[in-house]
Order: sequence, then C-alpha cells, then structure tokens
Amino acid sequence: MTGCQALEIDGLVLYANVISEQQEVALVDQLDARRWKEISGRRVQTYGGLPHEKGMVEVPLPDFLQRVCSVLTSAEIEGERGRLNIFDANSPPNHVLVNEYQPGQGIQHHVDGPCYEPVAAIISLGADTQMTFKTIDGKRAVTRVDLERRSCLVMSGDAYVQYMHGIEPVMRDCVASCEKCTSLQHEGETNDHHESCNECEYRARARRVSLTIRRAKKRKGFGIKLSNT
Ligand SMILES: O=C(O)CCC(=O)C(=O)O
Ligand SMILES: [Fe+2]
Repeated sequence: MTGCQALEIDGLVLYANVISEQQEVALVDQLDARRWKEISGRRVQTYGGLPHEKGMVEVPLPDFLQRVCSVLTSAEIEGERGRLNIFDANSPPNHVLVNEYQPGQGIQHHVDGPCYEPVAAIISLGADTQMTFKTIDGKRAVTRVDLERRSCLVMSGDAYVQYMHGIEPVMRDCVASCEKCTSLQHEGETNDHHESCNECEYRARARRVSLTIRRAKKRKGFGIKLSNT
C-alpha cells in the first residue's frame, strides 16, 4: 500500500494502491461471472440491499466483496495489519454499487444523498479515469481528480454534502493542460476542453469497473421503543 493524498476539497482523500494487481484481476473476474444490469449509459451490479431514506433491509455482501470492505474498515483486533480507517468497525460498510464504464461512458454529476451515512469509498479497477467535482448548483467545476486503477477515493464531510461529483462521458481525459487551458481553468471556466485542445496531453479511456462502498442507513427495527421516563 502507498500513501494517501488530501485533495482540494475538505473531506476528499485519495489512497493509492489499496489492492494488489492480482486482487484487481480476481475482483473483475468475479464480477464478470455475475449478472450485469444495463442502465442508461453504463452497466451496474448492486450488493447489500435496496438503500432507502427510511433505511435499508440488509442483505449480506458476498464474501469476495466483504473482504474488500474489511480492508477499508478499522481493525477490530489490535495488531490487525493493512487496514485503512475509512469506516469504523462498529458501523462497517454494508452496500456496494458496482459500475462499469466503457470508453465514452460516464456518470452525471450528482450527490450520493441521504440514504447512506455520509462517507463513500470508490475503488477503481481495470483503468484510470478522471472525476470532476462541481459546486452543488452544478455550474462551476471545482477540481478534477485522477482516479488511478487500484486507488480508493474517499468522500466525506464537505466532499459528500457540498459538492457534486461525476465522470464526463468522453473517450480520453486531459492529464496535462496546456498553458491556455490552465489559465482558463484558473479563471473559473469549466473543463470543457476534455477532448478538444490539440496542445493538451491526453490519456485514452479503457474499460473501468468501480466499487462504490458505503454504509446505507439501516432500517429501524419494529421492536418496542423503551422510554427513559
Ligand atoms: O464510478 C465512479 O467512480 C463513481 C460512482 C458514483 O459516483 C456512485 O456510485 O455514486
Ligand atoms: Fe456518487
């Protein structure tokens, strides 16, 4: 595992290499052996249940996803190694949304919303991509983050509630802006030059699979509420 990088927005942190190359291949193989659901513009798989504002009825995660989730969850036993502290052992993740993007596909800017506890961890598999963060009104791009394969991007705090995130549906990402584009960005222009400028340096998109790991709010039991009075 290598270091983590705090990004421009409060609560936005990128961890590099949270899994090995072998784990990456094995995970994609395991997912490809399962059923993908076509939705508009990409394919998905959903594990853990149906998130709902009133809470989710939990369906246990398959073992291979549970193992990934435990890497992100603080150790229950002192001395357990190789764990990140993104989720607390007392409230571990219970939901994994798997997204598959082919080159040219993306996800519209959105907030993850109130069905989940306000922490999302996104593990990238198979290829790098770029995620952009916009102000909540969707008008201004604030930052672009390079999501390298095998990295984990964590959004909490402001990054979860104050900004929208999304992936442009493009065939290549700008990885080094030319001077002109850089100055436009500094002036607050959006990053519309993704595919258009001949001076910038680009990286071609390839098939990417991502795991969005969260804790969906749990459905409260139907038990009798005990009063303190
Ligand atoms: O695939 C990604 O990196 C983003 C997914 C996402 O934003 C989501 O599942 O809510
Ligand atoms: Fe999201």
